[in-house]
Amino acid sequence: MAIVIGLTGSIATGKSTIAQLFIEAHIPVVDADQIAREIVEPGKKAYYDIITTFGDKILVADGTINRKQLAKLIFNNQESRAALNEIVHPIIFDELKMRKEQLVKKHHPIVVLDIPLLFESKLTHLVDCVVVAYTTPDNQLARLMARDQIDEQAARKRINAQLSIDQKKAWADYIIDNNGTKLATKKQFDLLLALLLP
Ligand SMILES: CC(C)(COP(=O)(O)OP(=O)(O)OC[C@H]1O[C@@H](n2cnc3c(N)ncnc32)[C@H](O)[C@@H]1O)[C@@H](O)C(=O)NCCC(=O)NCCS
Ligand SMILES: Nc1ncnc2c1ncn2[C@@H]1O[C@H](COP(=O)(O)OP(=O)(O)OP(=O)(O)O)[C@@H](O)[C@H]1O
Repeated sequence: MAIVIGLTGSIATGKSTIAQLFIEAHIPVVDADQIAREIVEPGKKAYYDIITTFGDKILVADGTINRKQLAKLIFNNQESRAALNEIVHPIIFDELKMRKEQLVKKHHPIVVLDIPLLFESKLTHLVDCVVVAYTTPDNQLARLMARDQIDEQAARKRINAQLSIDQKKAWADYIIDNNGTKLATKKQFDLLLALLLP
């Protein structure tokens, strides 16, 4: 029976960086952000629901959703965020469950679900244990501003749309401290894998 790991953290604390290490170790990863992108492609139900709710000003010239614009809207306004979540979350969560079940059937020893909102959306029942990608709030802020090229005020709004990283750390079964170099993170990852692999 596969061990199902929930990989989480708060925005920009290193989930994707650690997910990549699982992939390099040939462990399958189901990526909730990737599912969120697929289900809003033109023609999908959520695509039309987003246009109905936010208007066609939310599209770019080629007809796809303007993700940058939608991010600005939802991280500046709680009602907009709730409206988007109501459209996309049920579809994302069904898809996560389906992909998990498909992978578990294939007898992988470990399956990873990379879910930023694992705790906020009360999805821990989907996993056997939770790994939190941790950085201090200061590192989180600096990395988010650098990666997304946004100012401190915009970065803080994005951070405040989720539970704090310290809260998630307190609820973790395993913590990977991602404050140091990527090599330091890889060393912790290798130890964790040795512990979890049968
Ligand atoms: C707002 C959107 C269009 C911005 O797209 P963009 O390509 O710029 O960012 P990306 O999807 O890579 O998300 C980056 C990070 O933002 C955070 N985030 C995304 N959506 C949310 C949300 N609704 N609430 C809180 N944090 C969120 C997550 O930490 C995520 O890893 C996109 O994030 C989205 O569709 N969000 C709604 C779906 C969702 O909740 N995704 C999170 C996984 S369940
Ligand atoms: N150990 C590290 N040292 C330096 N930079 C890092 C380290 N780990 C991650 N980063 C950088 O920090 C940023 C955030 O990392 P990453 O994208 O993995 O976070 P995330 O949790 O997946 O973010 P999101 O919630 O937005 O999906 C990226 O630019 C990444 O390259």
